[in-house]
Amino acid sequence: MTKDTKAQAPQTIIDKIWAAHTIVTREDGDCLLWVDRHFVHEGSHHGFAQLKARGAKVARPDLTFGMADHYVPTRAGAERQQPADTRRMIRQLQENTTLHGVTSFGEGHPRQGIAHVVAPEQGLTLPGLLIVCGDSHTSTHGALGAYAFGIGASEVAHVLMTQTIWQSRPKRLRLRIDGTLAPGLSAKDMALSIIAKIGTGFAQGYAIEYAGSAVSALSIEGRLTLCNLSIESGSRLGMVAPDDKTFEWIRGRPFAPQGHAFDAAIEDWRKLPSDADAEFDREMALDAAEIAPTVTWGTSPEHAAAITARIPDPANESVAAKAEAMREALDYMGLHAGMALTDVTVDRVFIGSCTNSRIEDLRAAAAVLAGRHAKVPGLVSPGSSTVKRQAEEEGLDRIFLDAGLEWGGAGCSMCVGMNGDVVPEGERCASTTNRNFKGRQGKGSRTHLMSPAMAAAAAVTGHLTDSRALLEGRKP
Ligand SMILES: CC(C)[C@H](C(=O)O)[C@@H](O)C(=O)O
Ligand code: SF4
Repeated sequence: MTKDTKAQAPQTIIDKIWAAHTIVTREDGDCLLWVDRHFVHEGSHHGFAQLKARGAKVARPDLTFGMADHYVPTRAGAERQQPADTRRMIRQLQENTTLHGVTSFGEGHPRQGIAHVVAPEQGLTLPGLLIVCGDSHTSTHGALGAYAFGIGASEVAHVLMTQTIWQSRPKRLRLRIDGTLAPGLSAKDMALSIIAKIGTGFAQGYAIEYAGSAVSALSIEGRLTLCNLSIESGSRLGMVAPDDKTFEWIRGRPFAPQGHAFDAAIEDWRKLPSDADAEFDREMALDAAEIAPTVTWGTSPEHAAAITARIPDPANESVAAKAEAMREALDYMGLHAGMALTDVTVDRVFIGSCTNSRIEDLRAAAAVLAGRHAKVPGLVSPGSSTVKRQAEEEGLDRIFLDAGLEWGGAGCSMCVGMNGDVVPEGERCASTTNRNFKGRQGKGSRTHLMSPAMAAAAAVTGHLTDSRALLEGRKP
């Protein structure tokens, strides 16, 4: 093949962004990539400590953004009760970003919130950008056609100092989901049912492009949810090619290009989608019509099933290690095989996290809760202070409060409990988050992952419930 024809070879969106960011390729194939945006959170303090030890500066403070999310209190007055260590984490982020001249949305800032909610909402996440953050759910940003992945602590230091990162090239997986999602279902059901089907290790070593009519039909919020869960299928990143919906969603956001620059950007972004005959290393297709409202019953996101199903029997699992994991999960969760999922009672609900705390998620939960009272306590935590204000303008906070739920502040909150908001030991929580391993929401906590509508339905009935039953006769 001559050089010329090689240059014209069809490319996937993954190849295009990779090529555009490669500075140098090493003999072993690893590439040094340019980083367009680096988001730092409280946990990124290790990186700043390394800079301090070397007397180094942040190479590109203008491309680095601080977001306080994991440790910030999300309940009124809670900061006064937070242990000194937690307060220090929040303070350190503020001090480090101030010292290095990095824009930061710290505690109390009107744009504060979870990095993966704030950055897209502020127009910091844009198609074609290479984005990193010391957090595995950085995959979320792929929903806008960005190449975004989580990095480790030493990599955070490397990016802070050089604005570049060494990476080995991932294999490319295209996951097509065609057909129409049934009414009342969401991107969360899509993501959980994909993981239930393919497992948590399936996409390891791959970058995913989600394609197909069911993915195109998702709102941008839905695509963010879908890409957020990529990491739970083993992939470090998942993306959706940008389209007109993406461009309209980005238009006018504070950090997005404005006016003529925005029109010029759209012209560039239109070149990003995979070429028609581009080759992927692996292709997979799923039918959206087969997707049902999905909940997890165990301690892995792949321990998921349709709400209408019964808890599967480990005895029917042919892979011994999987059967053992199922037994252990059922034991930890205090459940048994054969039980109808709708018979599983819950002690509380949590609606929030970078998976499902955007305005559309809160609207979906409110649609179920409106005019109803929750049987169990629960916390609703908007993903950002901006989402919080918007929800309050729409009166969603009143719906949650009238239902007896708590209306909290923005942050990771009970998704991981680092700020002190934990699920008490032994309690079972219907949660809109993305991880359900043992103790994820606090020591001895039991997590069932589901969509916002499903979590709201569980709040109303006190047990896992098909949210569609509670939406019948209501305005969509
Ligand atoms: C604490 C943080 C680094 C972690 C992550 O990398 O994802 C957290 O956000 C999570 O969801 O488990
Ligand atoms: S909301 Fe949860 S999943 Fe998302 S970054 Fe925070 S801790 Fe991680």
